[in-house]
Amino acid sequence: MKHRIVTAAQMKEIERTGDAHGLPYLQMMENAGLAAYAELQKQFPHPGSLLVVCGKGNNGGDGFVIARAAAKDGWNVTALLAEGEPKTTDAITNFERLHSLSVNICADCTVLETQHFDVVVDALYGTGFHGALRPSGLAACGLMNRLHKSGAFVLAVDLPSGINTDTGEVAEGAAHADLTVTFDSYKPLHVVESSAPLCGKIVCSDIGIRDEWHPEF
Ligand SMILES: NC(=O)C1=CN([C@@H]2O[C@H](COP(=O)(O)OP(=O)(O)OC[C@H]3O[C@@H](n4cnc5c(N)ncnc54)[C@H](OP(=O)(O)O)[C@@H]3O)[C@@H](O)[C@H]2O)[C@@H](O)CC1
Ligand SMILES: [K+]
Repeated sequence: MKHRIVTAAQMKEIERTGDAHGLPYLQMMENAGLAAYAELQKQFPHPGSLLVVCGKGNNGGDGFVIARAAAKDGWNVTALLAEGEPKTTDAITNFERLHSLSVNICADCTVLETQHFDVVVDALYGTGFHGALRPSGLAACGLMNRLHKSGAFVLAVDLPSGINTDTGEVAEGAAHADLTVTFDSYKPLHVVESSAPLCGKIVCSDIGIRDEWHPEF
């Protein structure tokens, strides 16, 4: 896998090319979630308590994949629907795949404030984030940052929530991570001075899109 830095729009184009070569979007989401979970397992080889904070887009979909993989491995998993139920097709599919598993689904941040989690997965917003955090996003990022301060390890899916992918502009109240697992290519926010420190360690994982499929930009 080559070292590349691409914008959010270029990443969408890369994913479109992957799909056109027979790698469905749903499979890319599966690969992304499992790649992030594999990095989590490197830090935590034994199951513990896990909070997965999910948004309603595909970043949240990656979070549902992680929740499923962790629950199957014996983690005590809570999935927070921070923005309500998922809205994209692939995220809905992965949310539905949780139903047969023992995952605590929660829609209210406030009840989680006093609970202990070894690990928090930030799957609230990824490359689709723009602008400022709205109240529900602020509340969810606030919860993650408080859990982080009280000792939880925070893994950000693709990028910490509340950062503009292309400019690295950090919204007031954005999430802070210990580890960020991005997919296929780095994005500008991972290297820009304003946002890179919020990412912690950054790992770029392969999600199955071959180098030769990548368009020239
Ligand atoms: N495509 C693929 O194949 C793959 C994609 N992958 C994953 O998908 C991610 C991109 O997914 P995405 O494009 O669905 O956007 P995402 O980051 O979930 O955010 C959109 C949501 O955020 C919301 N929102 C935005 N700004 C907001 C604000 N200020 N305040 C509040 N809400 C705000 C926006 O809401 P809206 O503005 O529409 O109301 C919408 O609901 C990418 O980072 C990677 O993790 C991987 O699975 C690999 C395969
Ligand atoms: K995220």
